[in-house]
Amino acid sequence: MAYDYDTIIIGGGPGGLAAAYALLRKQKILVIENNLWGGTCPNFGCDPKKMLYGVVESKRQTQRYGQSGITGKVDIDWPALMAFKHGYTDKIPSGTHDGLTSSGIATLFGTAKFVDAHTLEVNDKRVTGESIIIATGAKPAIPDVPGKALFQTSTDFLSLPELPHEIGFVGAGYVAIELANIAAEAGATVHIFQHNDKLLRGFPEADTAVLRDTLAAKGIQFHWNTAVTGVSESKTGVIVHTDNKDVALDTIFAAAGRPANIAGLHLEAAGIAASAKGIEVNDHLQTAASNVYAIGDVIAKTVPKLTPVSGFEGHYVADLLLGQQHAAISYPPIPHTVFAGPELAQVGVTLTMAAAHPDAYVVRPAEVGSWYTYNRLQDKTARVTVILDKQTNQLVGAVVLAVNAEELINTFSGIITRHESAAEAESWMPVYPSAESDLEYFY
Ligand SMILES: Cc1cc2nc3c(=O)[nH]c(=O)nc-3n(C[C@H](O)[C@H](O)[C@H](O)COP(=O)(O)OP(=O)(O)OC[C@H]3O[C@@H](n4cnc5c(N)ncnc54)[C@H](O)[C@@H]3O)c2cc1C
Ligand SMILES: NC(=O)c1ccc[n+]([C@@H]2O[C@H](COP(=O)([O-])OP(=O)(O)OC[C@H]3O[C@@H](n4cnc5c(N)ncnc54)[C@H](O)[C@@H]3O)[C@@H](O)[C@H]2O)c1
Repeated sequence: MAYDYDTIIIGGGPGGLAAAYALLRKQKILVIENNLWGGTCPNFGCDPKKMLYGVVESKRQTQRYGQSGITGKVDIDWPALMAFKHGYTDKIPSGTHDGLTSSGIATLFGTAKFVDAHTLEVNDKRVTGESIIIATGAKPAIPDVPGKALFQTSTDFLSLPELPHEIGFVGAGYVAIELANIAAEAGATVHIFQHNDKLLRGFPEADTAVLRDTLAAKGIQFHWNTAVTGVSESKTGVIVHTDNKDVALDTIFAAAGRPANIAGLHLEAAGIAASAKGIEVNDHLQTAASNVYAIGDVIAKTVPKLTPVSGFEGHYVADLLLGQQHAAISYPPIPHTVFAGPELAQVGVTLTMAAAHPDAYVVRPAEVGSWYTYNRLQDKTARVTVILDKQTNQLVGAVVLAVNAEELINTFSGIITRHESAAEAESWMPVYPSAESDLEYFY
């Protein structure tokens, strides 16, 4: 049977676009998007977040240099900060769309839903594809409590025209911590409501404890072991009701996770299985319908849901469809960083894994605030922990809590990915002074 397209991709975010461009030269492709071309990361995720973060971190750095040559007070002008952000984000959807069409990739704006495993309906029109890739991402979870319509989300935060005086976040994960830090540095009073006492689950407690103190010193008020039971309107904003108190705020943001974006896809029409965690796929990212694949934040997976992971999966499925790949997906070590002021980054074997296998790993924590690299930045709480293979002395994992941690974790990630011995890892000449020029001291 002849199909309209070789491959149809649902979702024009980092995952879908990586697959589309990788398939482009050999296939007839259609990408369907129902919101902003480019998806979450460049429109209301990583990129705008890091633009705001860069500016507030510059303010923070001037404070670190308060006794070291900088005088005067630096303030954040929120509307100007937003204008800076819009200068980047406003061009993303049209630029992304132009890139697709000028490359010869067909596009359709609308919500796709399955009619069968080869047929989608978009705007009452049917299109068919030999293969279909679902790359519809995730969306913020809204706690199911009375008044839930009053919750705003990270998307709203990243476009706030004015910064409210007093705000709250439900959750203490990536989104809550990153946005709370930006808001606090920009002058808001910030509350975090967390149903247990875990800050950034999955990161080592030795580091999150330091971060907790740093964020509290910025004025962030943590309400631990506090479940939000409802939200109601007040004259000036909202009242957040919890199981132990009521707190009056200007506004409250839901940052309690990002479930897969599958509502409305009519997956059942194609026999595709999904759970609350996302679309179920096998080790070739193939769904229960053999011609339909799923990639990125929409799939149920244990690896982190991050932009580079979505892109990696997009390339992998494209290679499968082009017959250039047959093996099960195998991920390289995945570094991840919370831009929390300072950054907390991690890659490879975790401290939990190392603690469970003391025969296999050596853990070397270092308080590096007094080292030249961090002393120069007055980053007094900087910490670097490396995990080495006991037999080979190879680096297998690392945790960095420091200004610019994302750069050092990238270097560690490269060493781990290339399975470099200590000698190989030190066999190049980094710029001095730089964070990489400390490498030899971590072995
Ligand atoms: C505030 C925030 C900060 C983040 N910061 C980082 C970071 O610093 N680093 C990092 O690596 N990751 C970060 N992430 C995560 C990152 O944004 C995602 O992992 C990444 O965007 C996932 O890519 P994706 O292509 O799988 O999905 P998305 O980028 O979500 O793209 C999916 C697209 O599908 C579209 N779509 C959905 N349903 C349909 C449908 N039925 N029909 C048509 N189109 C549909 C959506 O509109 C969307 O454009 C952040 C996320 C948030 C929210
Ligand atoms: N820097 C980055 O790489 C970055 C930044 C932002 C987001 N992300 C991605 O987006 C994902 C989602 O981020 P997130 O912060 O929304 O999720 P998360 O899973 O990191 O954190 C969710 C938080 O909400 C809490 N929570 C869960 N259910 C709750 C409930 N019913 N009521 C109250 N609290 C509840 C959890 O305990 C946790 O603290 C991340 O896991 C990550 O993959 C990455």
